[in-house]
Amino acid sequence: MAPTSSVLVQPVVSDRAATQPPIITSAKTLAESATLTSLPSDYSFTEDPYQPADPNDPQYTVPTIDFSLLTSSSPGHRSKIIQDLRKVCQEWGCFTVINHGVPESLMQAMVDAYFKFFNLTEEEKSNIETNHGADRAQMKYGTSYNVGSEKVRLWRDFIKMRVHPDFHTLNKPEGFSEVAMEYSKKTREVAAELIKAISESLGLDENYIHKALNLDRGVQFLLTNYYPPCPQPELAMGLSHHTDQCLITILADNDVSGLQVEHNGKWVSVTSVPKAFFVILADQMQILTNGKYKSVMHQARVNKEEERISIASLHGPSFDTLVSPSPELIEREGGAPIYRAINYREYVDLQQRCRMNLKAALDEIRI
Ligand SMILES: O=C(O)CCC(=O)C(=O)O
Ligand SMILES: [Fe+2]
Repeated sequence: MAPTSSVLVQPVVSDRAATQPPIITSAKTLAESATLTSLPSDYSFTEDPYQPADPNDPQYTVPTIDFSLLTSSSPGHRSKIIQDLRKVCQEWGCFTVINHGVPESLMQAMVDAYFKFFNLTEEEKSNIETNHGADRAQMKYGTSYNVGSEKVRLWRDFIKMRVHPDFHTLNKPEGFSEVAMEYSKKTREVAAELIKAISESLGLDENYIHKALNLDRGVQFLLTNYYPPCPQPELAMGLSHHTDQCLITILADNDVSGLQVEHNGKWVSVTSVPKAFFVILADQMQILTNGKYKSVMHQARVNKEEERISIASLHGPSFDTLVSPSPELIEREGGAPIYRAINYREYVDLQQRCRMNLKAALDEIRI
């Protein structure tokens, strides 16, 4: 039976002016409420498509890519790592990246800045001012996807902002913008290098994906999730199962684990590796490669003791790019396109509609 709660969840404060954004009941506020002893019933999650993998079974060991070998001056190193990348992208669609060159101090400063943001009052967070005024389309603070329409809530709060090609940022907390700008730039560089290697691993020119998807004007978001400690983590969900809509996601966290990825029909729990990034291939990669490389299904679980922050740097094509399975790849590998071409902006809208119903947007464009 679903647990009951002594906390009344009020999603919206109704006496605010219509022009003001509503103040949400964040997962953080709920978690900090003195009367909370069990999970409120509307956070109790039953929708989980896979069973956990056996952590001692070697087939479920998450792969690692040593980034420094990609930029190594030895051609032997590079071709070996590109072969590994090909296998990992086909079989897993995700991997840990070590030795990526982004300073640990910058990663820590970004995590700290986001903690400061989530520690602002609910009123301050709901009234976030950006460097572009109240342009809320580029910036969103929230909790579940859509509190009004969802049957079950997620045990997380989030802040999402677009940082490329135009840079949107928060005016609070102090110093946030400088760190976010540098962090966005550095993760973009890591993504660009990985995308080159991925192009090569497909037997294409190293600039193929960059050009085909107009990555000079590519859309990058920073989506940061805050998962408070949860009284009954086994019943709750931090972020329900999904694939990412973009091309590639570079994920960092505060060294607290919580991510699970699907592999061979089981959930594999990813152990957070200090200083490393975790890379997730996303839907545009699966479309472009005609299903050869995998947009991996993943979700985030929560725990009882520790708060967790994950920072997802989402790298996608420019909004006006028409993405389709690569004709060059299909010519080489044979077969027919399995996805119809779709404009990236249209895909983002489609994915948002599908996500509310826990459906996969990729299935909607399958021929
Ligand atoms: O919290 C995590 O580890 C995963 C975050 C995620 O999947 C996302 O923000 O899309
Ligand atoms: Fe994700």
